Amino acid sequence: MAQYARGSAVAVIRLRNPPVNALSLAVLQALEDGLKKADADPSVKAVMICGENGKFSAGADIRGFSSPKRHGLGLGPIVSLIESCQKPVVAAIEGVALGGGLEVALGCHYRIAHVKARMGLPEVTIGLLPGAEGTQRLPRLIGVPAALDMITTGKHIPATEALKLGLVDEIVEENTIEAAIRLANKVIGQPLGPRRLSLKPVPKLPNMEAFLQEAAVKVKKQARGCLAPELCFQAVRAATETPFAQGVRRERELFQVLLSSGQARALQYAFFAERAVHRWATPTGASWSSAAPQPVRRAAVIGLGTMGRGIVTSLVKANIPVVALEQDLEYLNKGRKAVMLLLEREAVKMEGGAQSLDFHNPARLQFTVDFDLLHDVDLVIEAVFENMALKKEIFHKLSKICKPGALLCTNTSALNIDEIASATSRPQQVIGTHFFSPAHVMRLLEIIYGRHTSPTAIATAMQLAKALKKVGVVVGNCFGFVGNRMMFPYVEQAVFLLEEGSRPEAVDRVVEDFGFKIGPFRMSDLAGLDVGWRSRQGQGLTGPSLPAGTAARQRQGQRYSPLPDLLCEHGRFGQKTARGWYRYERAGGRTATPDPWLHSFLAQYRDTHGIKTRFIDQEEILERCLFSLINEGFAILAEGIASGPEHLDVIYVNGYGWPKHTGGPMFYASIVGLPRVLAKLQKYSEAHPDVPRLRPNAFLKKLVAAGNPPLKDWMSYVSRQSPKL
Ligand SMILES: CCCCCCCCCCCCC/C=C/C(=O)SCCNC(=O)CCNC(=O)[C@H](O)C(C)(C)COP(=O)(O)OP(=O)(O)OC[C@H]1O[C@@H](n2cnc3c(N)ncnc32)[C@H](O)[C@@H]1OP(=O)(O)O
Repeated sequence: MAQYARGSAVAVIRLRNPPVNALSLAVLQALEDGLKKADADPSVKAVMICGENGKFSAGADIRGFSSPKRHGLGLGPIVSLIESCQKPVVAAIEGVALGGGLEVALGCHYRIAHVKARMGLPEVTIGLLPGAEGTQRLPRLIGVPAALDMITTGKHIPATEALKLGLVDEIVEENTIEAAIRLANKVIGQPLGPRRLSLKPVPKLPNMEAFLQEAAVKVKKQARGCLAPELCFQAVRAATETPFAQGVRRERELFQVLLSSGQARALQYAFFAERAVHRWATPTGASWSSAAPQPVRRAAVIGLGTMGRGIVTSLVKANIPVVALEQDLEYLNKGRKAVMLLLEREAVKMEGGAQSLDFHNPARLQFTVDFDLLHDVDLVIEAVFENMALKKEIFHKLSKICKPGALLCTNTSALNIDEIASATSRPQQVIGTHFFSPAHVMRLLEIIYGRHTSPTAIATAMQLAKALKKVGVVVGNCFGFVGNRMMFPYVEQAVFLLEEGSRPEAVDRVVEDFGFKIGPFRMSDLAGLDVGWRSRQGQGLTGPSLPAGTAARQRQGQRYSPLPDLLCEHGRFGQKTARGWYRYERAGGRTATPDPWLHSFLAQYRDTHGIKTRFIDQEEILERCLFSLINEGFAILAEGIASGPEHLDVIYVNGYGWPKHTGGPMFYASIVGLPRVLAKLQKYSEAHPDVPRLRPNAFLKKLVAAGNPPLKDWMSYVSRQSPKL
């Protein structure tokens, strides 16, 4: 709701809908009533709009967009009503003014913000556009380039930047409400025409058309198939070409297109999924509601390779003092140099620069080769390479050196947490924290609990994720956990498709057209083919330990492709060797070019193994790659490794470049329809009976038999007697 109060000459309308004062129909109604009351009351000379509990408003109630009870676009006319008010209206912005919240403020004649407030039009991130006339008012206020940037990216900007852009008239460090009332009193009687944004022209640019054309190309490129940024752009373009009222009509048309699009539904699902995974639970009954985190005042990172460097950077950025440890001085110095470089780059991006990060201060960041310095840290993150024996040796040491309550985390992408914990005398404090590369950039943190991991340890790791501004997802312990386990069948299918007749660039193109940031082969070249090769050697799938006489394309009665191993045997490790599934301009180069050598190598390979090359269409490429991944997702849910499909989706969107506008693999499956996913898997499985990962999972079959229930009900069909944990 919105509360109306009148003190002296200024009426106060307070938006009230905890926790973020989202604009529900009730809030809008009360806002409209308040405005009309203030307008009609001759003793009221000005109006001030603010939000309850130090937050202006986070915008329209996102849950309302999918509500069947929603009636039309309620907000635009109310913003107009504010603007046309005959008495000055001042917005007092505290906390956040986002989306519809900022549009309300744009309707006001004056805006005053607290120095710590943040503003933005993030509708694009939930598949929409600022549909309450924001695409028409903002360019008039701050100019087209800045408005376009805010509207097409959805970024939140701090009050200081808002002041520079002219988005707010004033910022204050003290009481914003009092300052706004003072301002309201001061401007009583002043002409309002110049303050009405709808009456202002859009500021001209000398090269508007060229600017817009260039911006259109950039927006399209960044959108990667997502509709909202492009339609946001079109709405802003309308502001530059047509009068206000016509622009508003165009904005409404475009808003309706987006509102009824599947992408908006998917992105709004993704928004709530990200919040749902905060409320973690394990099959043993531990959960976020009963477990309290331990404070992390000081942390240590072991290993300063690619992952360790990123993790140290993340911790320093989160203001957590770090001890960074390497095995010897040579590695330490190399690691220190790399970390300092990363931190310097990060500092440039931050407002306070290097000073705000304070990483030259040894009390905040210390480099050492001395394990004993770890005796008083609250948390250790081991980030050495994936070798069980080495990890166990380190954890054994940690268990002896670290103080009793310290949390012992392992950054592993696949290894068994219980086995690592078995090397310690405190398995309840051992937990997996799987960071994604580059660790200071990627938002995902997969948090893996073992058989003995305590609820406190899970809560502490989740708290750490939050401090690092990452999204933590709690999952159970199995080979590859959730993310990589679902990735195995996807990559496997991609390679099988090459064996059967496709090419890396064809597979990548299909997957990238779907919206992935990078296809499986470009990804493999980027990560390095040798990583998987070492792992397969360790598993005895290839290399000297492979028993003589093993069929080239079979392992344990199942289909196996030796193609990636053969590439490694030719020294083709990907970008680092300038050759992999593609060729590159130089070692470390990033421009992938299709490689004729590889094409003839594939042809020769097929000849050698008697494989008849066939044309594989885009549909088959996409379905085999994605549906096999989704199939594994159902196995994970059935085994209780993750507590809901939202967890899998958040992992894939934030860690694996799955296009957010499709919601994530499980949401996508729900939209495609489980019966269709099942039928396709059945078809491909019959064609490839030696590929177990194409065999439809029993849980998927069960859901289809149960009538394809909505995603939110899936977990009620999991049989509780069979969790692995
Ligand atoms: C029947 C109802 C109909 C209603 C519709 C009528 C109005 C129609 C108007 C037409 C619209 C015109 C165009 C306008 C569109 C919009 O405004 S779209 C919304 C744009 N705003 C956003 O995208 C902001 C989203 N929120 C955030 O970014 C963050 O939540 C935050 C505000 C920055 C706070 O972050 P943090 O402190 O980290 O807390 P969170 O955990 O994220 O959030 C706390 C809880 O609040 C819930 N929540 C947040 N924002 C909204 C929202 N806009 N609507 C509904 N709920 C919201 C969030 O889900 C959390 O709750 P739980 O999920 O229960 O934990």
